Amino acid sequence: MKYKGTENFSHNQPDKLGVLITNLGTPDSPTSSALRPYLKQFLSDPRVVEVPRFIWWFILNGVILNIRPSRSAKAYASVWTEEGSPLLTITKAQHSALAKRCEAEYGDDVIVDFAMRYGNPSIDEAIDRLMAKGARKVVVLPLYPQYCASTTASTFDAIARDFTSRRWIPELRFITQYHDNPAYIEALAEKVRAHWDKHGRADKLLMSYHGIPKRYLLNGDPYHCQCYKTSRLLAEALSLNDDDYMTTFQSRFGREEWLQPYTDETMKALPANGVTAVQVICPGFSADCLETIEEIGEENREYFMHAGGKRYEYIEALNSDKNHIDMLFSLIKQNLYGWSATQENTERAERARQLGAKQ
Ligand SMILES: C=CC1=C(C)c2cc3[nH]c(cc4nc(cc5[nH]c(cc1n2)c(C)c5CCC(=O)O)C(CCC(=O)O)=C4C)c(C)c3C=C
Ligand SMILES: [Fe+2]
Ligand SMILES: [Fe+2]
Repeated sequence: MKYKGTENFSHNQPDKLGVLITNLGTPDSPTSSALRPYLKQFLSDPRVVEVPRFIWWFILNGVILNIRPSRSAKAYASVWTEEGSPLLTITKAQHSALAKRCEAEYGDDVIVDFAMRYGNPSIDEAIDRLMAKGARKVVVLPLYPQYCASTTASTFDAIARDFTSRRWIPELRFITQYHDNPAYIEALAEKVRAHWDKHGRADKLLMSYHGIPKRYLLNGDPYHCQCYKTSRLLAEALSLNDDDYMTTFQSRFGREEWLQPYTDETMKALPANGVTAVQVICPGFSADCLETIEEIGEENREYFMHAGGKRYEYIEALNSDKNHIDMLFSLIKQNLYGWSATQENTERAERARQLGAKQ
């Protein structure tokens, strides 16, 4: 069968609305053997690595997949918890909180599911589940506040690819970014204020975002601008002066130039410039993960302290904080606007009644 249908489809099945939240993905376990397929899927995505395919195939299969899995496995092992990968655990908590909020607002008209772009649970499986439950209209919310082709557009590719093999595709609303959403900025500001209430202020607030190759910015990706706008709005919400904060980019991969300033080099340079107390927040990460817990929480702390820093504090991601869930729920609500499963089911029942009356 070329196109997937809905198994055991019942023509009386009531229409539902679907919400699919997604994040990047994570390996199934912190081992080399689990890292290999995860990294292979991730790094084979042309949205992530924009290098001619035949050249990249040799680099990826000949070099990277022989070195990186064991190195990354060690890093993952240092953040792994009893429940598993932090990114997956937090995404599950976000999903269950949002499902509760939707149930309270919409009853069983709205089904909320979640998926990962790479690894498990996959986007295809999540769409299968939504279709099987009768979702005819779907809002997709990738949990990336700033648009980037490597993350946001790649998620769209995966959804679109899934649809190419589906018989009955649903109506789709795809949220591409929320980097300047006032409730998102306020949730971040609240997080910083709560941290200040507990620990006091530092010399500087560093806002560190995942980097991308500079070439992507030069080719028109709006990610860099959106990161800077988030930083500016957060600084305004906190009444910070220009000297009180800084935007940096982390998680460099490969040899080409990435967005600057680099987080690690900044950490190594700040103490010599008289900044010995820093607080770091990562506004682009909606959930704590390897890149925040290990890279910011541990690796960069070491660089800073080694260079003469005295105080280093990482401010956690918004995760499943109430402010974050409220903000995401209102974004979902806005995007469900005008779609009503109940209204459509009522209209359909009415049409069926009229047809029955005519016969
Ligand atoms: C190779 C290029 C990469 C680009 C471009 C890239 C962009 C990008 N990534 C995130 C968010 C996350 N990345 C994470 C891990 C991660 N990222 C890369 C590479 C690129 N990312 C790799 C190889 C890895 C795996 C870990 C490693 O081996 O270093 C994660 C964490 C996942 C987890 O399981 O915890 C996140 C989240 C964004 C937002 C982004 C572009 C804006
Ligand atoms: Fe990444
Ligand atoms: Fe990293």
